Amino acid sequence: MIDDTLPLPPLDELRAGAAVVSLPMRVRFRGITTREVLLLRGPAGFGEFAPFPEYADAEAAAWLRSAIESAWLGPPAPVRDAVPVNATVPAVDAARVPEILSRFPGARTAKVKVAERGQSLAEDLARVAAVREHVEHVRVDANGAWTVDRALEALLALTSDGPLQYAEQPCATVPELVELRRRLPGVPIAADESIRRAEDPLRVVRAGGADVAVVKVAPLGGMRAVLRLAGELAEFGVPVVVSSALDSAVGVGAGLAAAAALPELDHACGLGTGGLFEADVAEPRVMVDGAMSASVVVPDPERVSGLLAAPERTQWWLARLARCHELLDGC
Ligand SMILES: O=C(O)CCC(=O)C1=CC=C[C@@H](O)[C@@H]1C(=O)O
Ligand SMILES: [Mg+2]
Repeated sequence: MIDDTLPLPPLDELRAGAAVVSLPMRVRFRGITTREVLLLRGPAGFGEFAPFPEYADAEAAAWLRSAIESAWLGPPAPVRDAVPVNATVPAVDAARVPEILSRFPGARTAKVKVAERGQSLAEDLARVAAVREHVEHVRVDANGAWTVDRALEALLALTSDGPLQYAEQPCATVPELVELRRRLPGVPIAADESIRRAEDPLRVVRAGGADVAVVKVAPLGGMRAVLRLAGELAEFGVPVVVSSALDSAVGVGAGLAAAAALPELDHACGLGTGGLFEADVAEPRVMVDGAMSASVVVPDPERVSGLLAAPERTQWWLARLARCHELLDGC
């Protein structure tokens, strides 16, 4: 049993509707250039099981719970049809910024990756300045790479020519986020890894380390888990931003469905990552006036067969599926 509403389907049923695809990326993001995804087919549609390869099974099991929810239960009831989406700008050279932003028509918010290994603060400043020329609201995401002192220095420099909507996971740990928030009151802090990779996703908020919560459907165990968490965060006055985990069109669909079902949605969501792929399992979603429709997406069988992963990778994913299924079975 996964929860009260969703029984755990037998492994054979999961395997019967499974396909592993390998999506080529246009730019390196999160250190990878190919994204592997196991698609599941169930009575309610499709689900996506795609924990990053380095994640251990205990963490990956939440992603399976989410995939099963999508394919066996389907989305929660929406309260809006379209979801505002931010542009996502990888750690590219500033000269490539206009080309990247052109893939997000009408986006009024952009999230810019900073603190990439091997790059300098000058490169971050140039990239953020290039983004500011085109987009009204700018956020940065350091993926926990800065110490508190380094974050202070970088964020002061990055806000010298305009405000930041927030800095996402500037430092790795909760105590560092708390200290930074105290020492730099002018820049709101968003927690990402401190929520999606934490035993207790509310800890960072209780400790006073976050103004905004980035929530991702798959790592948090599904759309309904995100809605429950958003309700708890609202009690602390902390708004959420639903973001992709570098999902295929199927996973992005689950993110959009969760965002469409949230009672309150004040911020643009990080669900425009489909444009980072050269090819996806469904026709790319169109972004109109900075928003995406939360309608259901069905993978296109021709695209899927053209993107199938190598047999040894498929075996690797099926073995991981079996191990995670066993973990959920023991819950
Ligand atoms: O939030 C966005 O704009 C897009 C999603 C995104 O940035 C991420 C997706 C998956 C893995 C991460 O490294 C990254 C993030 O840290 O938020
Ligand atoms: Mg992040």
